[in-house]
Amino acid sequence: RRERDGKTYPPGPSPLPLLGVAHLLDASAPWTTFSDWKAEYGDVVYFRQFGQDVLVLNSEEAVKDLLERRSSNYSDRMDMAVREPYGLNFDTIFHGHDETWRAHRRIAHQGLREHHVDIYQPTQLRFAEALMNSLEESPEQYYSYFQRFAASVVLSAIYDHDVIDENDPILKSVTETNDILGPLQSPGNTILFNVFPLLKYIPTWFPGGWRNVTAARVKVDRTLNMPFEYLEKKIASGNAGNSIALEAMERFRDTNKVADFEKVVKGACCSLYGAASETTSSTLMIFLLAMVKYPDVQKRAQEEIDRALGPGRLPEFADRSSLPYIEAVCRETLRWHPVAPLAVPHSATNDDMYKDWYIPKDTVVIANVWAMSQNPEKYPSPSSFKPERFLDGKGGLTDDSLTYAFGFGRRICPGRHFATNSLWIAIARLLAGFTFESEYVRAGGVVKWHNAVTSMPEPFPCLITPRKSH
Ligand code: HEM
Repeated sequence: RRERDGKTYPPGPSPLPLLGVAHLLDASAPWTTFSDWKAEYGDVVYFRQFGQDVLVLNSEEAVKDLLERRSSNYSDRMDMAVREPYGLNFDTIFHGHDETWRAHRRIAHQGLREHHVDIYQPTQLRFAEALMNSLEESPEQYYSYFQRFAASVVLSAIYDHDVIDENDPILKSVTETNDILGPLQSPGNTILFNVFPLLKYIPTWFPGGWRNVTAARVKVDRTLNMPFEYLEKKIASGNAGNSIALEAMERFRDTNKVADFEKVVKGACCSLYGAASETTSSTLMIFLLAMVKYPDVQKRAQEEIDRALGPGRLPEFADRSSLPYIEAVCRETLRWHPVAPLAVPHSATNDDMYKDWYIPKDTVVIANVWAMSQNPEKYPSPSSFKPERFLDGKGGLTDDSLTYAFGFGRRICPGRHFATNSLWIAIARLLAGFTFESEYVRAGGVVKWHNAVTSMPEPFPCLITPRKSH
């Protein structure tokens, strides 16, 4: 418990005068530090540095209480220092809880709501087939194929853009932009940038200084505009198929309700793309690592497919309900190592009281998804990959569908239904078509973790062999 100005704040570590709590944080994986603090301080941890209040929520219960039941107060975002210089003001994910953000959410919801996303299944299947073909030709390039799969499915849904190969200009533009922005959005940096106001001026001394900022801005602008230029050409030639962008443009033009609607639609679509591609490809990397580390799980999953589908037939969406173990593998992949272990921090709009504690306006609220996913009471031996924890006694699925991996309250990921479909078809097809082995990992070789926009293993030596029966 902390007393200040006659108010009681939640417990937490004591800051040092200049460093705050930075010396205590593992900057590359702060979720592990926050999880350790759970044992020391509990589910709700508070600290303050240079005037910024920060709250870490270490349990599903605390997150539900604040980010869900009181979502009208906890759906804002903090003022991200990198937003303005890097030209990221358009992005849904950084936007405050305002009218533009609401318009973005309407666009996302319209195109990505539950069941509606089934219209994208034929495209997701087509790109899963392309993924298998590419892997068969040059399996060592698996990571770039995962990236291409993730990008292709979403570019098709948003802009009706078909990615043919790795030279696709939109794909290249986005990959380059992500490469620049990735380090800026790493969990450690995100927290530091916002918790240390002095670092607001970071772009001037960040490696590369202003040169990097200017180059990044050009790339961000190009990523924002290029897909629309393609779409406009298609519309002009009468070749534009259905897409989230086209549908939103037409709806906003007709209703005339949203000012500057073209800018809003462009921003919303580019944000969807930015949030979709790396999260999906990183999850596939985590799946791959799990498969090479847990060959028994891989074998059991393949046996389920062979048994349910018969020899030689590959999974389709219609097979999903007859493959519960595959579904459990997908869920365990999201739990074992969530790609967004701290989700995206929310921010408090007004002062609030929670239990006996005071939570000031503008407090940055970090939901520690990592602590939830590694909770040993809910998930015994949490560091082991065990899909069967999602199966009930009769072999059916439990009702734990891992929604916390996709964030909370009004800010919950609008792409989650689309994402789980993409992951399911890719994972089911990969398991049906290939065997994954890694002598390197088996012999204890170090797998490095890349913690930027998402957290994922860096590519590691892996043998990917087509299965004979497929
Ligand atoms: C495995 C895949 C994915 C994971 C794990 C994931 C996770 C998340 C998380 C944790 C958030 C932050 C939620 C919060 O603030 O509480 C988020 C936000 C968001 N996601 Fe996803 N996501 C995935 C895929 C996608 C896809 C495929 C799309 C779009 C097609 C998408 C679009 C968005 C957008 C636009 C936001 C910002 C929402 C806002 O700030 O209001 N995501 N996602």
